[in-house]
Amino acid sequence: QTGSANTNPSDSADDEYITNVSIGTPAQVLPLDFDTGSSDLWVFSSETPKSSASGHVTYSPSKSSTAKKLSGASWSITYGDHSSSSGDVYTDKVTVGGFSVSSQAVESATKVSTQFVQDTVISGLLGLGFDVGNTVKPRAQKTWFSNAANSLAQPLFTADLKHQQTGSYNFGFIDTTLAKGPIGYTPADGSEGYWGFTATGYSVGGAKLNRNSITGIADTGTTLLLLDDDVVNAYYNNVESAQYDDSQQGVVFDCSEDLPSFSFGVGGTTITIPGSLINLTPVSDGSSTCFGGLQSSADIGINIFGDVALKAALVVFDLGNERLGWAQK
Ligand SMILES: Cc1c(C=O)c(-c2nnc3c4c(C[n+]5cc6c(C)n(C)c(C)c6c(Cl)n5)n(C)c(C)c4cnn23)c(C)n1C
Repeated sequence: QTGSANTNPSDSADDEYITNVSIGTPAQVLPLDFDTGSSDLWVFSSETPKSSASGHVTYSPSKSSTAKKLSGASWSITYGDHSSSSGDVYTDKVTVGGFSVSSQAVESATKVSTQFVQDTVISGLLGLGFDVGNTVKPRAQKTWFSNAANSLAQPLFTADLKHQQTGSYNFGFIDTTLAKGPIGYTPADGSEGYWGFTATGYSVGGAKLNRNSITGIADTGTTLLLLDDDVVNAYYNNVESAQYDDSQQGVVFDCSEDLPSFSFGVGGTTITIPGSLINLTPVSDGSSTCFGGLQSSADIGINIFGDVALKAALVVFDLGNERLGWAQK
């Protein structure tokens, strides 16, 4: 068995990607942000304060004949941008891309932070990280993919995110026609809940890869490519007008600049992010100053290959073999 779901950028900056998920009986369809950097499936619901839920599609367990309260269970999560949410837990049927898990933990939000209140295009997140990262207490719950894995043709999924176009999350199979180059595989470290891996080197503007390895995570829930300062500086030293903008909290440059590409080695292959994907978006509507898609990870303590990097590749999240595959698109 397999599943295949389309995913769409939420706005002109590809800030996040929206995938529709069916929950309950009859199906309640909610737009969720699939996040390989976390392991909770949580939703805006009938239990979310009305003022916070305004403008959001919500899940009502009372309207689902297959919903069951997970008695005594609660959850609470904080993300890298300091957004947060918390609540209680139901189990219900959850279908993604035509594949159903009959008893999935659906975490219902009784509290959501401002960022989520304002982000009305999504009704929650579907975590695709490792189960060890799930926040439900007293007993951690499995992710949708973890519950699905044993019934899928293969215990893996792929992410094919695109710039301003419809992409896909495929479950249980690899559609190699989505890639231009071979798939390079490298071990994945799931001990922290993330999909951790090591890139063997990097280069700017098509130069030969160096041998400076970069250890980080493949995170569909993070917009940017966040790397060490020495890498960020090596890149922006090639961009005439690049400068750090305090108010924007990042490197900005003239939107007219022809940005160099950024490449990294992984699993014996090379992934090249075209400069156009690193010219993310004007700092404000109509501005001729643009914000960089590559920014520093210095304050975070972990390197994050977010959507800016993932958009250049077909990425295979292979749970069965605890490995990550990357192929140039
Ligand atoms: C350590 C870390 C991150 C780790 O993940 C991270 C980050 N980066 N994108 C996102 C997130 C997103 C994606 N996301 C990013 C957005 C940006 C940059 N902007 C301007 C808007 C309007 C966004 C929306 Cl609606 N959505 N979402 C939905 C959530 C819950 C995120 C949590 N953190 N996050 C940041 C900024 N930092 C410092």
